[in-house]
Amino acid sequence: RPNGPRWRDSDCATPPSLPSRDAFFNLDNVKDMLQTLAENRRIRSIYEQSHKYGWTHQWWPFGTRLIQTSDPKIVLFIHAIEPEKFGIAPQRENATGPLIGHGLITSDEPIWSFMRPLLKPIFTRTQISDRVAFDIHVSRFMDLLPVDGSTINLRPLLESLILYASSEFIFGESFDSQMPIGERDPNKSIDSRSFIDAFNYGMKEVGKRIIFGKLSFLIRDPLFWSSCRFVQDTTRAHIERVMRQIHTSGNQPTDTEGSRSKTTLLRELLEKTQDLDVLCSQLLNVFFAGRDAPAIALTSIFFILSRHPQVWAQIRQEVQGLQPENLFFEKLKSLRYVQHTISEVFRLYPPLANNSRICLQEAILPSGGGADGTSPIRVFPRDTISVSYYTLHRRADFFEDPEVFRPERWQTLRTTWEFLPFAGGPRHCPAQQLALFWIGYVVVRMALRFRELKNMDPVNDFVEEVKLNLQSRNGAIVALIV
Ligand code: HEM
Repeated sequence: RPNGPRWRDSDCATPPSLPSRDAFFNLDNVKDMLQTLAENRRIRSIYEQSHKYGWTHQWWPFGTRLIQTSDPKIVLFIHAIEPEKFGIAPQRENATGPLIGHGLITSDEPIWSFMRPLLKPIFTRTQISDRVAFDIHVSRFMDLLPVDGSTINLRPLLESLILYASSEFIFGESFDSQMPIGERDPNKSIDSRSFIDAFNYGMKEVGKRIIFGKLSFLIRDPLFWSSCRFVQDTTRAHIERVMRQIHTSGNQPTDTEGSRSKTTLLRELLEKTQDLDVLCSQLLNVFFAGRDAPAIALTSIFFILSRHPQVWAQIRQEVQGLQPENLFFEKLKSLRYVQHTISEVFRLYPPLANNSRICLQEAILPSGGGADGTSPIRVFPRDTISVSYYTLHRRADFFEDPEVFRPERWQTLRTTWEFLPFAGGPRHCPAQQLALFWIGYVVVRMALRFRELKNMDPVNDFVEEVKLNLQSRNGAIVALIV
């Protein structure tokens, strides 16, 4: 872990503040924030404010300090130099805990240190990936695509694809409830439609609770609590059923297709712990983190590629002659133009566009203070440090012509803390390689099949939609030409 410099008190300065007519609660700025959210330009407005008031600036929503930054020195500091002083629990544990329990996504020490080592090695093994399991879902997805050149929005199909693949990997059962009745597995223990409805409802309410913070006890919503209970009870019942299965089958994996044994998070975790609470929270935390972002990234990729036919043509040239059965992790990694294209979309549209940490112990951020933004800043418990990866990825001092989509820039570009779609430091995304495998696989399968990917969306610009992630509000409306 890199060491930070030692600062004296007299070196510190405060960052520029957003102007406000309400010195204590900044209610005018809170109103602006809600308005930009409603108008689908919240992420862009942070970018604009950062250009106007500084890469690091502060404001006081409801009287609590929020430091907004896109300074890589600060990002490095809170993610990797003194990460133990900057947590997530105060913001997420109460809001998210009822739905998914306490785990990686909701908690800090000691829960995080206990949970992370259980999980990370599973993702490392899985990244060499279960190509066959994923290919079943991708093939079904491809079968649903029209080949007569008619218009289709890829977003809902990509969401289903990733939902099925991630649920299968996490729970050992795919939530393919939209499959024709005859094709469904009657032995499944999860009623996936009801589970997803309850989970989606819970997630929507979690967003509200994060915004309300300590005041969320004011939200009276019995449906939230019954949805959380349903999600928890269903997950527990499923884990118990798999435990019984393993017990009766003498520890032999039973989730096999033919002779192939599937890697699933639940079965891997069961080799490490039998604690029902821990297992339930782990599964739900990972599901919460993983079931949306790859579909959002894929939608942005096809959104952009349908507007850049020359890039699509070059991808097709690179993948020419490849067979799906040879698309293993290493093969995908070796496709340089495909990888550069994916990086370029992640640069412009990182699914996690904004990420925050709450200061847990007094600390000194290495820069961002004073009018020129170079002095250190003293921060105190309860201050929020909010990082805009979106703005950071579009800084002209790090990326030439930052607003331009140009995969070729990655031929020579080397980045460290200026490019962080999967965050950095000990809490970086443990599933990064798995997600990149899924994304690369879908892009290559599509490029092998479709000669043209035409934009059919009358709105040419990317319209942002922010729930927990940044996504294309209009999805990716295209026509596919074989
Ligand atoms: C394009 C896809 C993805 C992107 C861009 C992404 C991005 C991220 C980012 C930025 C973080 C750090 C969050 C923070 O600092 O608070 C994170 C954490 C995490 N991600 Fe991902 N992720 C993706 C896919 C996935 C998938 C598919 C899974 C699981 C199947 C997953 C599981 C997790 C978990 C468990 C964490 C919490 C790690 C911790 O706090 O120790 N992610 N992800």
